[in-house]
Amino acid sequence: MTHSVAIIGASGYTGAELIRLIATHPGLRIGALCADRKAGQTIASVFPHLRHLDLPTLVKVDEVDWSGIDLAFAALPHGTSQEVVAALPDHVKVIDLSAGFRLRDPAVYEKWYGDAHRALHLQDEAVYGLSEFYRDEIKNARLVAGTGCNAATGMFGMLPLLSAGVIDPDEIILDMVCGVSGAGRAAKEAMLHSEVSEGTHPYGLPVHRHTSEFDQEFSKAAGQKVEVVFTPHLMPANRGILCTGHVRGDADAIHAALVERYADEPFCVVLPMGEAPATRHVRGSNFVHLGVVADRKPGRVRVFSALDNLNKGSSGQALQNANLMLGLPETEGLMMAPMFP
Ligand SMILES: NC(=O)C1=CN([C@@H]2O[C@H](COP(=O)(O)OP(=O)(O)OC[C@H]3O[C@@H](n4cnc5c(N)ncnc54)[C@H](OP(=O)(O)O)[C@@H]3O)[C@@H](O)[C@H]2O)C=CC1
Ligand SMILES: CC(=O)N[C@@H](CCC(=O)OP(=O)(O)O)C(=O)O
Repeated sequence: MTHSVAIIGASGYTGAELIRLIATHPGLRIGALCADRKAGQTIASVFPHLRHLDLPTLVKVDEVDWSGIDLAFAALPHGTSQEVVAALPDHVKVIDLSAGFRLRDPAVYEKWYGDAHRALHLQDEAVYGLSEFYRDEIKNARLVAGTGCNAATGMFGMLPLLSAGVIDPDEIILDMVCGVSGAGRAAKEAMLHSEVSEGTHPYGLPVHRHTSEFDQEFSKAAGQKVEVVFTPHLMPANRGILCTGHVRGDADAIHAALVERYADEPFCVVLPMGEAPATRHVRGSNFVHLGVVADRKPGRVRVFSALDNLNKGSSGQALQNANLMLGLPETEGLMMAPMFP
């Protein structure tokens, strides 16, 4: 038996990645694909790399017959997503890839996103979508809120260390480099080739909105209030995020905590002590690579994590969650090796 799924926002980057992954998933079939400006177009015209697939034409959300659809991926801007998700019929399970339902406290959402929540009545039932940390809740959820891609990258490195108490929670500095596909497909001046290529720069200053996700999840893991310093930088590459976490602790204890936490996690690979990961080694995959390198200064440690923002950072994570919600094997459709070079 296969489950029918819809992708709302199928003409965007995460939508394309979902189609690519689901196309070879044995337990899922694509029942509907939705877009806004591109409604009425074929996937072949919007994404020529997917033209070999036999797929439904893009339609507006209100044109979909939801009766045969089991699960919807909402890959939309966050405010729009809240409205669209609220209008879906109750029998449809939802994985929202946006920031719309990630922050448990609507006042915190309003503070960081500058906009009132448009689906308040659904917020309480939303489960945070970092699969490795919310697996049991996700299995029983109707609405899952996918983690931000920067947030996911930092959390894979830091959450086990905060839970194990092997780092100082008051001294966490996260520096990230992020590929431009993280900004989505819609045209933006700051994302032009001439603005992004041949250099790098920090963005989201003074405080990037994913800081709110870090504060929420890090405080929960540490059992005390945690406020991180987080700076993302745009790198001239399409995919990938690398996080360098500067922490205080004992490097061997930190490495041991990561090895122990991820021993049974198929997508989380902890490199041997002293090795650092690279975005090019996880490209196109659902894997996250983690590394620990001690500094020459005693007690100063670098914790690295690398993932593909369009895969483990959004669409791969969403598919992993869909597998959990539909009672399918968690790794189904996700075990392909990264693309290299
Ligand atoms: N890119 C990334 O790495 C990550 C993205 N996310 C989040 O996932 C979501 C999708 O991101 P991404 O794919 O990059 O975004 P894109 O900008 O590439 O795509 C957005 C999609 O939303 C559709 N859309 C926009 N407005 C409306 C509307 N009013 N009604 C219906 N559909 C609409 C667009 O349709 P059309 O093309 O027809 O206008 C398009 O299909 C965002 O919330 C993003 O923040 C989360 C983690 C990582
Ligand atoms: C390069 C770039 O602009 N990246 C995006 C991250 C994309 C993401 O995770 O966005 P949401 O939280 O909106 O889902 C950013 O930093 O805002």
